Formats: sequence, structure tokens, C-alpha cells
Amino acid sequence: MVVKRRAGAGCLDGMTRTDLGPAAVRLRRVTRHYDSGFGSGSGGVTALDDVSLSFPAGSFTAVMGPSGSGKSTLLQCAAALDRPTSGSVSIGGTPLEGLSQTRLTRLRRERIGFVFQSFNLLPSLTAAQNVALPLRLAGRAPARAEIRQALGRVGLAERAGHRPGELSGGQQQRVALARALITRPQVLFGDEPTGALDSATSRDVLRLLRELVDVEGQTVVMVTHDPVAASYADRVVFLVDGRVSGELQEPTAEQVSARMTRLETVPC
Ligand SMILES: Nc1ncnc2c1ncn2[C@@H]1O[C@H](COP(=O)(O)OP(=O)(O)OP(=O)(O)O)[C@@H](O)[C@H]1O
Repeated sequence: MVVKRRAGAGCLDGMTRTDLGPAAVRLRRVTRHYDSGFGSGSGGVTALDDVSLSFPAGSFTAVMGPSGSGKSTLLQCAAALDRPTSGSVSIGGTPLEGLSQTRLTRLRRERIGFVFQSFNLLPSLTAAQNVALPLRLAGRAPARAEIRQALGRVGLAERAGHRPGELSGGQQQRVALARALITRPQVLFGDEPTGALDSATSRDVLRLLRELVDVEGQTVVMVTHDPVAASYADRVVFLVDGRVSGELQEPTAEQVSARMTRLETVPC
């Protein structure tokens, strides 16, 4: 598989470089506050604090930060799975605020793909049936060739009839990727997509993500704790206490690791 970086795919911090190209996803001054559950005035948690970020179309971004820094919350707000307390999010130029639940659900189905650490495949369905699910949920009867092509994209055309229990972890994650990509989403989000895989299998999945960006122009945004995984991205955005604390372009694993060590040891 060819591993090739896109020239110029990059990143915006605080929307200072919006001229790089159209944003697949844009967050403007996003704050997400969780109430404590004990009524007003009792504090709660500010998981995201005035975050402005843009994910340019056709780029691969890794999001890193210490535990509790807001990575998953950022992903959920950016993927329209959660609503910010304030600020705005737009996907493919469509602002999410004010959209009804029905329209949000449709937008998520049509424009967003999601892969998780735990694959989330249905164990009783074959790989092909799992991949077909998003289309069935959207009311479409998927053509067999379409499913085969989606599995072919992740190198699993020959495994269409296998159930998840008959596949390795890496193969299961590739089925999950095919399922996430079957609707041709504008953005693919990954919440630690390689977190449950051994390092050799992780590399295969990361090379596949890289290839999707380089060859097909897919936009990928991935939360990870692994500096090696982050080094496959065009840039790494670092969060600390719900705020963007900086970013690295064309990162190496060593640079990411050094930055993370600093963030985890130096009080901000
Ligand atoms: N549903 C919720 N209700 C209350 N607080 C929440 C909720 N979800 C997240 N938080 C809090 O928001 C903060 C950010 O959480 P988040 O899960 O986004 O962090 P994270 O960087 O993804 O953490 P980790 O690396 O440990 O998964 C944490 O303090 C967390 O406890």
C-alpha cells in the first residue's frame, strides 16, 4: 500500500488559515458544559471551552490530549452526536444549530462515518450484512456489487460471508471502516480506532486511513492516545482542559510523544 502525504493538507488553529481550502467541519467558539446533576450553581464540568477549529476537506487530523481534556466531547460535537452549550458547528457548510432531530439524524447518516475502538459490529450478521446496514437504515436496498466494492476498498472482498467472530480484530475494524464509508461520508471520525489492536494490525488500519485521504480525498478526524497513530495524520491538535493548546504539522511520533509528555507533566 502506498503511504503518501498530501501536500498542503493542513490545519487551522483558531481559524487563522481559512484560505487553505473548504472546511469539511468547522467549530466556532464551541463550549460544552455538563451540569453536575445537582442543580444550578453547583458547578459541573466545562468539557470544551471556547474551541475554534477547522478540519479542511481531504485532510487527516489526530486529536490528542491528557485524559479528560475533552477529546471525545470534541468528536461528538463535531460529528453532530452532541449539541454544544454555545458556539456553532457546521458540516460541509451546513450549520447544525437550529436543525430538527430528524434533519440532524439524516445529516449524520448521509455525511458522517464513525468508527470506534470496539468495532461495534453486529455479531449475528455477516461482514456484508454489517456493511449494508447504514444503507438499509436509510431505506435503501444495497446492491451486492456495492457491498462487495466497499469490502474490496478495505481488502476484505473475500470475507463478505464471514461473521465478526470469524475475523481477526484488524479485519473486524476494516469491516467497520467499510460500513462507515458505504454512504461516502464527507467526514470519517474515529474514536481510538486502533486502541484495541496490536501494533502491526494498527499499522495496517492506519495505512488504510492514510490511503483513503491521499487517494480518495477522504477527510479523517481521529482521537488517539498513540503517538505512532498520530504520526500518520497531517496534523495533530492538542487539547488541554477543554482548550486547544497547540498543534503539530506533519508530525513524527517522537515529536508527538515529547509534546504529550510536556502536556501531562507541566501544569497549565
Ligand atoms: N456526559 C457527561 N456528563 C458529565 N461530564 C462529562 C460527560 N462526558 C464527559 N464529561 C466530562 O467532560 C470532561 C471531558 O471528557 P471527555 O470524555 O471529552 O475527555 P477525553 O479527553 O475524551 O478523556 P479520555 O482520554 O479519558 O477518554 C471530563 O472531565 C469528563 O468527566
